[in-house]
Amino acid sequence: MTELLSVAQMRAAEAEAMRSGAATGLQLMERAGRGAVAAMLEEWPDLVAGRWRAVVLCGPGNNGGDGYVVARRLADRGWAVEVLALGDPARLGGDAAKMRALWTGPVAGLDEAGAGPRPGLLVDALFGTGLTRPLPWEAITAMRAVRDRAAGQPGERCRVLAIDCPSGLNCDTGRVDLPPSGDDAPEDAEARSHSAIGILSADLTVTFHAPKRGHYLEAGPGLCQRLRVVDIGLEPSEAPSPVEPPASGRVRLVGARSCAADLSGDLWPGQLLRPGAGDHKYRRGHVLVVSGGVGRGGAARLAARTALRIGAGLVTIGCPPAALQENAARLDAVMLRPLRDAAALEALLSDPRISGLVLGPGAGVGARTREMVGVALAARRGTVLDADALTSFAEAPEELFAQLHPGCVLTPHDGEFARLFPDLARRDRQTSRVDAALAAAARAGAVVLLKGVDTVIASPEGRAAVHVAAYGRSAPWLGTAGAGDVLSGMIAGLLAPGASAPQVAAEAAAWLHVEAARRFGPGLIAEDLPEILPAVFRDLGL
Ligand SMILES: NC(=O)C1=CN([C@@H]2O[C@H](COP(=O)(O)OP(=O)(O)OC[C@H]3O[C@@H](n4cnc5c(N)ncnc54)[C@H](O)[C@@H]3O)[C@@H](O)[C@H]2O)[C@@H](O)CC1
Ligand SMILES: Nc1ncnc2c1ncn2[C@@H]1O[C@H](COP(=O)(O)OP(=O)(O)O)[C@@H](O)[C@H]1O
Ligand SMILES: [K+]
Repeated sequence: MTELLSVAQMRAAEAEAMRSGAATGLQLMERAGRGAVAAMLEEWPDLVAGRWRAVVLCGPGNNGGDGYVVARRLADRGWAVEVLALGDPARLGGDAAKMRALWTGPVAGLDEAGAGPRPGLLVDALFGTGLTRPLPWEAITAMRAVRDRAAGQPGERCRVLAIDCPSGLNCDTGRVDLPPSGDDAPEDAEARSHSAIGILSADLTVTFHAPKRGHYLEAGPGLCQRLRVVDIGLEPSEAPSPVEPPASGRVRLVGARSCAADLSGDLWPGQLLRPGAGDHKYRRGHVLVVSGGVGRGGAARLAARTALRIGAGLVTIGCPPAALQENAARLDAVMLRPLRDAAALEALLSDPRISGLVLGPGAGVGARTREMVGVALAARRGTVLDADALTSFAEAPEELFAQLHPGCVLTPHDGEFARLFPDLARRDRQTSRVDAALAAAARAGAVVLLKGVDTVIASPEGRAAVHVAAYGRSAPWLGTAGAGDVLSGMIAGLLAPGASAPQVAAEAAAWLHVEAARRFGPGLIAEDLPEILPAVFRDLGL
């Protein structure tokens, strides 16, 4: 699978290539600019023939250096190229200065961005991975001025190519750090952010060597729109194996696109799903889902049915005696046991064959759930804690952390995360969702799956993975009641046979969850997710 690099890791890869003599900085910059042009023409073949007009906005660092290479290469193809620089190009240093010197055309200031005919292409080479301060308003104003050249004119709008990243995107966090104000900035902060993000969005982003974390987190996918990675001849890092937890300090991208040809029934995630030829139901694990009371059992039933569909050999729902009748009317293959209180759960867990537990969906917030969680954790089975099992500890999260063990997976959404880890939810400028989930996992002593379009899975040992429902894997239909309950059933069903590390089970579940939603498509409700899993498995060749 693909690795998502931090900015520091990318810099280290570049420095290593230069140190070992594999390439000079100037060679890397030339390959970056050349690769960006080639990728852009592959993406938009209608631009291959003809002499188009491009506006290239060049910044004060190496991203600007890449921009001068792009400008030269486009001019060599016969394009009309306008170069506009932020700051004084005479103050460029190092390789960027050398690339500036190789550009023989004129260089104007950003204040001229609004003048001139409509370009077919706007190249954003203002800032890349080196931006550590808020983006200057003059960058936003210039981007808007070039886009506005097309306003009211017939023909296609101007396409935007971002070099390495749309300027302003923090490549570690995926957030955009906007300046507090500007002469022509809207007064209201939210309107300012909304309008700036619209102006900064690219149609195509070309990055180098490997994708960065910010391309996949938070605002990243929306800003980049389409992402292409160009090889610039740096040493590839060894691809992390999807069936082993990733190494500490490395972040892998979970998903079909990232493991392309490997994605088959024989490999990931097939190995986690295919029963052995001689397996009987007890070898495939027994999941117990602890349900809420009368009229509150739907969430547990969704989790239970999903655990069965994903491959657990047996699944039981334990519910308060008063809810037995209602559950019995709704269940067939899923078994049912009365569960009056924590003592009853303890008795049920004396059966060592119960190997996976789900607590939280529809459980109710309060002392009863806290006691149940305590008993469940003492039994040290593969355990998924979701929803009310998390919220029940909002007043005293340390009480929960003290009881957790390495076989647990917590599946908070952002709201639940903030209840358990309020300090980590208030992230500073440089702290990403990955950093926050890693810190949470370390504090909790359990795997934390932080849900969202960009789902982060982090382990206490410092291992992290990201699954993103974007870039051709979007699944907006998953924003539906009960989708989270289904995810907890998926994880428990994968954990129950005891063969997968919690981190690996959680990653595979995150992928299958989105895959199922995409396979079903519009109109999806949570009940559809377990029912479409067999089709997903057939597609995998299982
Ligand atoms: N790291 C690598 O391996 C490679 C990097 N390359 C390019 O180099 C880029 C990184 O270059 P840099 O580290 O020079 O950084 P950038 O060019 O992204 O931007 C940093 C520059 O902007 C200035 N700056 C930062 N915030 C500012 C603000 N608010 N207002 C005005 N100026 C500000 C900094 O002083 C610095 O000069 C990458 O994004 C990529 O485009 C490529 O040439 C290929 C190889
Ligand atoms: N727009 C979206 N794209 C992809 N996944 C989404 C989207 N909206 C929600 N999800 C996923 O759906 C699930 C919702 O879980 P949760 O918020 O716990 O809902 P519920 O409590 O109703 O089950 C999470 O796994 C989340 O990642
Ligand atoms: K850029």
